[in-house]
Order: sequence, then C-alpha cells, then structure tokens
Amino acid sequence: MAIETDDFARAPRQPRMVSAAPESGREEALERALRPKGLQEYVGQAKVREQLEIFIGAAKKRQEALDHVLLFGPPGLGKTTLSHIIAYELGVNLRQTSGPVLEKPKDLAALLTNLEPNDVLFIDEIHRLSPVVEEILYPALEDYQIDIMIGEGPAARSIKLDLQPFTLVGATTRAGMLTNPLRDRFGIVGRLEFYNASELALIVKRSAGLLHTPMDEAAAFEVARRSRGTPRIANRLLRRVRDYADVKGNGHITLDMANRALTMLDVDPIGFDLMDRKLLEALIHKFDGGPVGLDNIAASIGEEAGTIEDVIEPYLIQQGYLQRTTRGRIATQAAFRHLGLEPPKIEPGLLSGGD
Ligand SMILES: Nc1ncnc2c1ncn2[C@@H]1O[C@H](COP(=O)(O)OP(=O)(O)OP(=O)(O)O)[C@@H](O)[C@H]1O
Ligand SMILES: [Mg+2]
Repeated sequence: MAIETDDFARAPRQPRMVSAAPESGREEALERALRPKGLQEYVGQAKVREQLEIFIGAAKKRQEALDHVLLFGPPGLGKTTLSHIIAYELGVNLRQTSGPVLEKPKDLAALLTNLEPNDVLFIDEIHRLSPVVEEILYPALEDYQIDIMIGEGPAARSIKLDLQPFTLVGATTRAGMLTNPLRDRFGIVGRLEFYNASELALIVKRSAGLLHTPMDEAAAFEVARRSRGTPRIANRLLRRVRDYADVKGNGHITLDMANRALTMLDVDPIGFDLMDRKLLEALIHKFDGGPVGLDNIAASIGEEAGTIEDVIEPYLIQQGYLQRTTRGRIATQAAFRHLGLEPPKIEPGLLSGGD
C-alpha cells in the first residue's frame, strides 16, 4: 500500500506518546518530582557517571571549580538531570539558562558576575547561543574574566571584570552544531547513550515507588522495553499505565494491565509509535527502502527534518532499523520484517554502489 504524502501533511498533529521531548509545562513539573538528586540514584550511563564521580571528587578535594562539562545526546536521556546532580554533588548553587534566552552579551554578563565561587552555570541548548554572546563566554571560560563595553559611541570603552571561578555545564542534542572554539573549551565531555531495558526497568520501579504505585517486576520490564531507551518516555508511559490500572483495576500494575494499557496507547512491542512506523513505511513504500535524502523523507511524512534527525532517527539507527549514509537514509532488513514485509534479497541501496 502506497502512502499518500498529502494524508500525512493534512493529518491533525497528535501528541506523540513516545516523543522524547517534554509534552508540556505540567510534564516538566512531574518530571522534577521524579528526578534523581545525587549520582548514586542516577541509573545507567556508567561511563559518564564514573568520569564525573572522579572529577567531582577531585575538584571538591582541592576546593576548586570543576572543569567545564559538555553533555550531549538525544532528548530525554538525562542531561538536565545530570547538570542538577553535578551542582548537588559539588555542594554549590546551580544557575540555569538556555542558548536562545541569552539574547545579548549583557544577559550573560549579568549571570556570570552574580556567580559565587565554584558555582555551576547550566546553559541548555548551548548550540543556539548567538555569536556575540559566545564571544563573551570564551575569556570567561578560560580566565574567569569578561570584557564588557561601558557607554556608547566615541566614549565607549571596554573594561575587564574578574569573575569567581565557576563551572559551565552545557547541554545539547546536537554536538555537531557547536563551534570548534566553544567545543574545545570543555574539559569534560559526556555523551549520553540510550538506556537498555534493565536500566529503564530500574528507573520505572523507582518512579513507581515515588508515585506510591504497586507494580509487578514483569510490568516494569514491559514498560521499560517499550520506552525507546529513554527515561522521559519510561516515566510518561508509567504515568499512563498507572491511570489505566487505577480506572480498569485496583491500581496495582500487573503485566496484563501494562500490556493492555500500552496497546491502547498504540505503543508497539518494541516501543515504536506511529511516527516511527510512518517514517519506516514511507521509506519502504515510497522510496523502495532508500537511499533517500532527509528533506524528501521529511516532506513525505509532514515532519520537520530537524525533528526527524534529532528525535526519531537516533533510536531507529541505534536499534538497526535505519542507516544514515552519505547518499541518504536506508531501511534495513529488520525494518521490512518489523512491518511484516518480505525483506529484499539485497539490502536496499547496495545495488547502486554502496558507500
Ligand atoms: N539516569 C536516570 N535515572 C533516573 N531517571 C532519569 C535518568 N535520566 C533521566 N531521568 C528522568 O527522565 C526525565 C528527563 O530527563 P532530562 O530532563 O534530564 O532529559 P534531557 O536530556 O535534559 O532532555 P532534553 O534534551 O529534552 O532537555 C527526568 O525528569 C528524570 O525523571
Ligand atoms: Mg534538558
């Protein structure tokens, strides 16, 4: 069955159950309640956690500011959570802002000059800093100094201000969009990976506990398996499954309850939702499995290229359903099978030369 581009373009936009982006302000508030406070409670990401444990320990011992930290990875994997944990473990204040909010150099200067010794400044979406603001940041990061302009016109002059030593924690879903000089100024770089099902099951059980919801081990694992490797999605699915168990049962989440709720939510057994399936279906039915350029795919499913690249694709690629090549996207044999189709004898795209 061919997919009609227009159907997708016209389809009303529904909230995406397994979207990794926060759904609303209310969801952010709910998330805060479930956020682990210290490194010990932070599940998974063994590599990043070990690095941070050592460097935080050393900084505390020497009573120095921790080196600047860059955290990158797809949405909902725990970058903001980790930035709070860093400040908590260091025992210092956290000041929080984001790239697009810092419009003018003076916005950043105001934040920097108010920092206390060894504080953490968290800049979310750091790839969206404007170039003039980024300029101010370089000497601040290197020498704890900023140059600011006083006055206007011919009387304007620049003065140097000393800052307290501080730690910048930058978070981004797109490390590739950072300028080189900015990237080079981070001493610690943590790349967050998708979580495996056992790690997510631990997160689900912990959250169920905080929500005072009894939940069977198998049910926690089932929610974990369908959460696209992402804690934010795991916590969201848990809340919906909990609603279902409250209304359809006595509130206790059994495996059967979880399965029925997840089926109702259109989350398939490996956690793919309509968007994932739409992308794979378009790739296979409209483009013979690829290779096809990102913009073509985006147009055919009525989704923004950036969203596909940042939010939908990373998990499909990590799970081996999609390949990103220089000539475009290719559906793997697993993608054909997942949609109940006979895979081609030869992987799509290989006929035309391969990479
Ligand atoms: N390692 C973890 N252990 C337990 N819970 C976690 C972990 N990582 C994330 N979470 C949960 O997932 C939620 C989303 O994480 P967070 O907001 O830190 O993601 P993010 O990477 O900053 O996403 P975005 O890119 O959208 O800003 C948190 O509120 C927290 O409850
Ligand atoms: Mg965040």
